[in-house]
Amino acid sequence: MHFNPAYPFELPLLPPTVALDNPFLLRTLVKARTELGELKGYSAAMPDPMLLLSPAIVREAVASSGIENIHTTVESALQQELFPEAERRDADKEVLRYGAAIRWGMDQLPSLPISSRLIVGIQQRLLPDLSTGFRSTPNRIVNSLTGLPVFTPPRAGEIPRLLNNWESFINEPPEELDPLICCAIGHYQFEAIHPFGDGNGRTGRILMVLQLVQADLLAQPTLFISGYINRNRAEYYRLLLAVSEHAEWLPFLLFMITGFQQQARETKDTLFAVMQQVKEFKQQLRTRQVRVHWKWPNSYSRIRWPRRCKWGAKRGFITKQLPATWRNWLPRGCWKTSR
Ligand SMILES: Nc1ncnc2c1ncn2[C@@H]1O[C@H](COP(=O)(O)OP(=O)(O)OP(=O)(O)O)[C@@H](O)[C@H]1O
Repeated sequence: MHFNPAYPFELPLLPPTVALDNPFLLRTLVKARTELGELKGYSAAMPDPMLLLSPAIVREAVASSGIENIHTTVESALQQELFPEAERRDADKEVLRYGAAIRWGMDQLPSLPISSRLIVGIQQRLLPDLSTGFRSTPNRIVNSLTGLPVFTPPRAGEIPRLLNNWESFINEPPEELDPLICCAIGHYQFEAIHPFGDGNGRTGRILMVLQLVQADLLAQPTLFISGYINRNRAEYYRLLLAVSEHAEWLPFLLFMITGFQQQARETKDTLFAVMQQVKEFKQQLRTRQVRVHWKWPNSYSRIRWPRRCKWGAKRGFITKQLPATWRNWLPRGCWKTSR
C-alpha cells in the first residue's frame, strides 16, 4: 500500500501485526505495569480517593489544551472554576471543559463501555459550540509552517466501519496483547481515523486514560499523559506518521509505554507531595488566623474542613488559621487576611 499524505488513508483494520517479543519492549512494559500498579495501590490507600482528583485533572487539562495552543496555568484554571462559565476566560473555559469531559466519561464507564456514544459525548463536552458528531467531510493534518498536507485521514464514509472495528478491539482485545499495548494501538487508530472535524487529539487523550481505568490499571483518571505528549510533541507526531507510512509500530509502542511509565511515576510523586501539603495545611488551619474563601476547598482539593471549623462573621468566608507562606501557594483571590 502506497502512502500519499494528500489522499485519504486506507487505514488497515485492527489488530495489526506487531512483533511483541522485542526484549526492550517487554522490559519497558514490565516497568510501566509496575509503576501503574503502584499508582493504583497508592490511590486506593488514600482516605478519600476523590480528594486529589480535581487538581490532577485540571493539571492534565491544562497540558492537553496546551497542545492545542490554548494557554493558561493550573492556578488560573482553578481560580476560574469559581466563576460561572459565561464569565470565564476562553482559555480557562476550554481547560475546564476538558476536566468536565474526562469526569463525564469516568461517570459513564460503569454503564457504558468505550463506544461511539461515549466518544461523541466526550467531544460534545469538549467543544459544545462546534460539535456536530462524526465528520461528514474530508479532514487533513497539515504542516503548520509549510501548509503542506502531512496526513489525510480516511474518507468520512469509512468512519462507522473503522470505529466499529476499533470498538471491538478495545472491548474484546486479543488475549496475547497486554492492555497497555492495546491502549497505545487503540490511540494510534483513533487518531488515524480522525472521526471529528476538531478535538480528535483531546478526545483521544481522554479515551486513553479511560481505557486504562476500564482495563483496571488505574482506579481514577489521574494519569497525566498529556504532559508527556506535550513535552515530546514533535516525536509523537513523527511516530504516528511512521505507523501510517511504514507500519512501524515498535517505536510508537515504545514511546507510548515509556510515557505511561514516566507519567505514572510522576503522578504518584505529585499525589504524594499534594497529600503532604494537605496534611500540613490542615494542621496550619487549626493553629493560625486567616479567612479563606469558602469555595476554595471545593475547587482546589476537596478538603474536608475539620468539624470544629467556625464560619466567619461575613457570609462566604471561613475564619481559620493559615500561615503567611500559604498565601503564596493559594491562588490569588482565594484568601483574605483577617482583620
Ligand atoms: N500523522 C498523524 N496521523 C494520525 N494522527 C495524527 C497525526 N499527526 C497528528 N495526529 C493527531 O491529530 C491530533 C490533532 O487533531 P485535532 O486538531 O482534531 O485535535 P485537537 O484536540 O483539536 O488538537 P490537539 O491534539 O493539538 O490538542 C494530534 O493531537 C494527534 O493525536
